[in-house]
Amino acid sequence: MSYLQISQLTSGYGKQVILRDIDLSVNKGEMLALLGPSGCGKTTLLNTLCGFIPTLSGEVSVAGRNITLLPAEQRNITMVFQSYALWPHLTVAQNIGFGLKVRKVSKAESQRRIMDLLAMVNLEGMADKNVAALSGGQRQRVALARALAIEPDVLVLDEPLSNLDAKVRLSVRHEIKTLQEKLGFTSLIVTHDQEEALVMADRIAVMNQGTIEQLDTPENVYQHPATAFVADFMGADNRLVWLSAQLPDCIRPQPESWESEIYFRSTDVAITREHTEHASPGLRLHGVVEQSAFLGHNYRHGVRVNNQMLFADAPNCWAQQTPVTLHIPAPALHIFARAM
Ligand SMILES: Nc1ncnc2c1ncn2[C@@H]1O[C@H](COP(=O)(O)OP(=O)(O)OP(=O)(O)O)[C@@H](O)[C@H]1O
Repeated sequence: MSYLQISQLTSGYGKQVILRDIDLSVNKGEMLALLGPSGCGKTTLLNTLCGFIPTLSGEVSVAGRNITLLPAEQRNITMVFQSYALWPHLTVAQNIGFGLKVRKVSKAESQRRIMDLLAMVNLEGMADKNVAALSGGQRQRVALARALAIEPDVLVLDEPLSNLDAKVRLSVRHEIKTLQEKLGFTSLIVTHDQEEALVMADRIAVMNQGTIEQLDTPENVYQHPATAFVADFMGADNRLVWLSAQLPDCIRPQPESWESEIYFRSTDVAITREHTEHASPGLRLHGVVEQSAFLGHNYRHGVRVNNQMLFADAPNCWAQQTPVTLHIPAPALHIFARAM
């Protein structure tokens, strides 16, 4: 059995059901990311896990202890919030030690833990600073140290990086991941950001409308999306709907359906001169370049194929109105039988 086990969980607000029959297991020391569009229920899942909103049905257990009906303060699950939620009138050390004081941990032990954590989150020498005088990145480090101080069974991070600017975000995300690997804490992190989830998580749960569409490693979620929704959400920015019978044998889905939805990324498309042959199996499409935009590391082209605009990246800029052949290798095609 996994360390954190969520079974058949249903929850919501009043009579409004948001999460339906969620099954999720997290191993000890694992970081699992909940990824999904706004409103899919990520925060609701964290709030249910923490005991902030009641479970309507199902079970939650940590290390074999059934915590489904326990109040928040008896669960030993701590949340790090997007907005830091620090005590503005307290110093860095007082904020980090707050939970220890509540739990009546001795002064000496508290002091030792606070000093250790300050070093771990790179805030040495800042113990006596007022948190109001800190930058956003430093405040989030204090919030992380405060959460870890009480040695929670599960650490829950709700969009911890989204208030930080792009550069600080990269360094804090790296620090959280390094700390997680070093200390081996079990955690769930909520994010909108696909790249953040891929970089930080050991596994990713992609959520859609209160359910989990796929729970898998970052590589599998990215390279082998289980559903059209996951393919689309993970950045497969081209979509075609074809009669399955028109697909080359090598990529026709099994069992065969009447129509197929085909997803692929613009970064996986090769643009070549018109009617170029390609040895590798895949999909070959003929079209005309209509747009191009410089992205910095390459150019993104809009290519009209049978009245549909597809996107294709290339290191060089193809002139508008150039007839081209697009080749998408078979492994880059994500093909799903289309529901009728
Ligand atoms: N306190 C509440 N009372 C009633 N409904 C709520 C409440 N909080 C959230 N909801 C609804 O629950 C659904 C899921 O919201 P939730 O905040 O869990 O989504 P999310 O995936 O975390 O979204 P975001 O990424 O925007 O934070 C939404 O339809 C939302 O309107």
